[in-house]
Amino acid sequence: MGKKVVVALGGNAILSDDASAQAQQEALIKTSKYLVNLVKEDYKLIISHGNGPQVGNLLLQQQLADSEKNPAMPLDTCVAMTQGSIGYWLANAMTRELKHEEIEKEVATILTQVIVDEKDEAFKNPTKPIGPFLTKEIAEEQARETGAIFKEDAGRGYRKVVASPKPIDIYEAKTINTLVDNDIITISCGGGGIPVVGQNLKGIDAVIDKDFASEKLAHLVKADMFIILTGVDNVYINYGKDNEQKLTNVTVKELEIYKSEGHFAPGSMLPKIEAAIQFAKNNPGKQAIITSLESLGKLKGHEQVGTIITV
Ligand SMILES: Nc1ncnc2c1ncn2[C@@H]1O[C@H](COP(=O)(O)OP(=O)(O)O)[C@@H](O)[C@H]1O
Ligand SMILES: NC(=O)OP(=O)(O)O
Repeated sequence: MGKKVVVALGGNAILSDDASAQAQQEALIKTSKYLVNLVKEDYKLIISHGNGPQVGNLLLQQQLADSEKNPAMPLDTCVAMTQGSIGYWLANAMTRELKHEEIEKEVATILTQVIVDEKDEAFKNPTKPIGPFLTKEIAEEQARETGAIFKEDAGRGYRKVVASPKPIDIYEAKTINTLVDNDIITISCGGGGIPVVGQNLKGIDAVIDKDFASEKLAHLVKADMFIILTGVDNVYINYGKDNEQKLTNVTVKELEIYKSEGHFAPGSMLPKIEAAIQFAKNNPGKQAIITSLESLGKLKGHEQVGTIITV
């Protein structure tokens, strides 16, 4: 049986400048072509994905349409709604691509509840960017009007930020693993999972970072590899500067030194680095890889792909 791999899809694998359903479906059709290459290499795929732009846009729509007769959905439910929409688009695209390649496999999207701690410090310090990028002026105006908090996001503009607690457990992990062990491609932990607390899995307003939720899933299903897909082929030190340097094979120890030197932007690359370090530490001898969708095509046999992190 092939290697079990968790693949965390970054926002750019789903959304371009056009936030329409059609444009996102077209982006996911392109994404699926790359993912099916992994299926051809006999990897057992467990796919997760982000939802930052999508959940923020949905929340805005809900708030604009809010009325007594048609109340806005809370954030936990908006996360569930984006799990459903993105999960449907991706499952649909994967099914079509598998059929085109005459590969007989099923794809299942699982609405996933991720257990967090309601006492997590994240609820006092919102850091997770969601929704559109705004200018500083518009962000300040919206902050005055709504009381929401906006922060600058990796040099790309200002975005609304919400609480982003760490994942403690994944309620559907056993279900996901059962499906994968029965050769079904799964899509789960969408948007980091629906944040829930306590024995009764009560929903709570937050957006969990999908890289952390994906690492937790990779650990719980005993994945052989953890791949984080994003907008760059590799992680860099001195990123964006004249002396930037591509990282290829790097140890946890080296990466922790680079992290302490501030090379990884919070809210963008930093969570990926922390999730990759966590997986490598939890799974000595196994690889975490940070790379782009386009690089995946090179993942044939033992070709070097992206930045490989090992303990
Ligand atoms: N040191 C770094 N090396 C590579 N990319 C970095 C680094 N620091 C920040 N980045 C930026 O972070 C981005 C990935 O974060 P983000 O776009 O938020 O992730 P996602 O792909 O999950 O949406 C990269 O595309 C790059 O623009
Ligand atoms: N939930 C989440 O981490 O989404 P993004 O990757 O789009 O920020």
